[in-house]
Amino acid sequence: MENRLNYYQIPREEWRLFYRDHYVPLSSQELMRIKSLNDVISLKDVEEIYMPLVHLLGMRMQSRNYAQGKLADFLGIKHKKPPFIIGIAGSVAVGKSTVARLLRDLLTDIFPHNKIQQITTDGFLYPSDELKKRHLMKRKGFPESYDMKALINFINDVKNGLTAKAPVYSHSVYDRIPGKYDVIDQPDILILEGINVLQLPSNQQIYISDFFDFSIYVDAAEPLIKKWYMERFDLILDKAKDKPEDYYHAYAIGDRDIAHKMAEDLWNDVNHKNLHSYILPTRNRADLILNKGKNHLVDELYLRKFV
Ligand SMILES: Nc1ncnc2c1ncn2[C@@H]1O[C@H](COP(=O)(O)OP(=O)(O)OP(=O)(O)O)[C@@H](O)[C@H]1O
Ligand SMILES: CC(C)(CO)[C@@H](O)C(=O)NCCC(=O)O
Repeated sequence: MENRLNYYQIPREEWRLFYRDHYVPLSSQELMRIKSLNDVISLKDVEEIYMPLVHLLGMRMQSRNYAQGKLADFLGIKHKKPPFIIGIAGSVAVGKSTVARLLRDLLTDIFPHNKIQQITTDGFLYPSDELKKRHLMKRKGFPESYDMKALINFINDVKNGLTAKAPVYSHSVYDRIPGKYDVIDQPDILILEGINVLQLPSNQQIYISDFFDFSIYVDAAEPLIKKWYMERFDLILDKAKDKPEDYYHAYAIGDRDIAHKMAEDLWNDVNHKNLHSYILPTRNRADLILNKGKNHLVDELYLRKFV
């Protein structure tokens, strides 16, 4: 373990040994069940990376609840347990939603009495009509393309125990789905994933991360992220082939080289710029940086020294 300013740098070989005594390794039956829930993540990473992470999260939940109880005692009020909110940031296509879904499933498995919900901030992008009006289609994902006021109101409501609705975005529609919402109703744990979760909104004086109890930045070298973006693009095209209503249908049935060129341009002109100008600068705000290498395997982790 290397001691860097503000972070411990921990190679996977060391991380996988943490809390070894505190949990029983997963049985092959449990591993198969997790595999069926999440068919992309390597089971080796589940055991060696994500299980120790879940146990770290469990510890952090305990200490947060203890501190919250002490505050209630000080104020002489009833103990309340606000949702424990986990934020997951990182580039477009780095694998945030995949990590978020896996954590949701593992946490549900380990804390079966807790209600655990997970959403992405993609739904808080302005709808395409509004983005077009504001000339922001080429800046989709940039800070000004999100309705940050709505996102902050949403997270405020969740933290204060109110029922909150999050609009839903679809990659294949390439837009918000009108009238469709995820309802977040007093969860014990909320996992909020998105490229912007560690950013300071331009016209608001409050960080979304002020509401977080733990934050994770999923990181990788850009050539790898671009490769994953292109691979996901091919998956989206394959699914769009038989769906004329899909945004990508015309690309899916047309010349793949033209489609690939379009995706490559989108990466270079939009997502690459967004990564360097607005996403990477938030990395050092995370409690944990997960660094992925080839095949999405986590090779090292950076854990913030101070809680
Ligand atoms: N651990 C993993 N193992 C294998 N494949 C993965 C893993 N994580 C992500 N992928 C694949 O990489 C691609 C991008 O992942 P994902 O959609 O989760 O990214 P994202 O960061 O949520 O993207 P966006 O911000 O654009 O929604 C997907 O095709 C996904 O299946
Ligand atoms: C929806 C976002 C912003 C984030 O997930 C991203 O997937 C996106 O659509 N970026 C814009 C450029 C592109 O189409 O890749």
